[in-house]
Amino acid sequence: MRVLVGISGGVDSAVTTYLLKEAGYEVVGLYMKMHSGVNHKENLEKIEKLSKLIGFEYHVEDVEKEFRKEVYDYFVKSYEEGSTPNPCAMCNRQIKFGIFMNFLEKYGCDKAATGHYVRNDGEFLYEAKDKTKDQSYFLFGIKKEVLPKVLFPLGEYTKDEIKEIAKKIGLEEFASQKESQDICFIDTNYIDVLKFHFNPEKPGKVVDKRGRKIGTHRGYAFYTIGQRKGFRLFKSHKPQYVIGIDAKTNTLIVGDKEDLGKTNVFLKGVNLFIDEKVFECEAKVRYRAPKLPAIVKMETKSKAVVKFKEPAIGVAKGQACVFYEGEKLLGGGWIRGAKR
Ligand SMILES: Nc1ncnc2c1ncn2[C@@H]1O[C@H](COP(=O)(O)OP(=O)(O)OP(=O)(O)O)[C@@H](O)[C@H]1O
Repeated sequence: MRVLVGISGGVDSAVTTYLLKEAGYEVVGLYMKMHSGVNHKENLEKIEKLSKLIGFEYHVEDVEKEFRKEVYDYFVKSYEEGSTPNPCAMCNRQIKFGIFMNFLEKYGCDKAATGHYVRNDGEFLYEAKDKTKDQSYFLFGIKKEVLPKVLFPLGEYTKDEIKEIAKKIGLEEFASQKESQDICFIDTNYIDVLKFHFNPEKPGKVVDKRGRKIGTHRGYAFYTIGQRKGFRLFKSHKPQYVIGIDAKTNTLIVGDKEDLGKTNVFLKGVNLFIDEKVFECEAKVRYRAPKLPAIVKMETKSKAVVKFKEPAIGVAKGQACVFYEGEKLLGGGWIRGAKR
């Protein structure tokens, strides 16, 4: 069986090609040029060596236009609107398991594979064995139809095991490289990216829940919900947290820790791997947030309300709220609002 493996020049996709080859698949590599924030020449030199060592053909596809529209522009627009985007989740839906799937036919492949840390039984995704590397949260939005066609060989390994394998098979260069960054198109920090599009350094006012001006900030795009630092208060207060961002008036709303807790979270763009319209689950509102018991009610085909049994902290517009049943991923959606 021919499998199209997304290769990046990193250790995870390199070992993915090896594991699939060992398992008897005919491997075809595909490197997508997504943006100019990485050194394509360097990556392709590594992929060339890898392909010789493992023994597979590979291809290169330019998807810059699509990546710019679906991921990069979305990222900038989200900050402009005062929300906190999740470009990796968007990229997985639109690019890595969106456009990528169109290339299966072009290269005569039956399956796709990537080096994501997640498990897949063809019907559902499950958290990876290595909980510190698990990427299921970022995959909530991929279409249910693609699951039977996708392989994630790394889901059953820890990152350390993958590095060991890389060393053992002569991929030391891959095993020892530094971990890739959180957001692949950001070299320094996201503010530098935003500066190409608007001026994020626009001081504004910090107000309390009642709208009283109690301090100043550097520009709303520097902040996310739950943030405690980086703004100035006129008087000393008990710790104050960002509880709201108003992009239109360039205002930060701050409050006490208790004000951060939300029991009703409103979602759009909901993607489900199950058919139920109302269901119990555990949901998390950020990648590193705890999973909390909740009831999800679908309101329309793509909108839902999530009712948490205890308040969820750090609910930010633009982030993903992702549903689980144990290790099983049930789906998720984009946060569009929340209330206590
Ligand atoms: N430019 C690309 N072209 C094709 N597939 C890619 C590309 N970048 C990433 N992928 C695929 O998506 C997977 C997850 O990417 P991510 O950036 O989250 O992971 P990573 O842990 O840095 O992986 P790697 O070590 O392979 O770079 C990669 O393992 C690879 O299979």
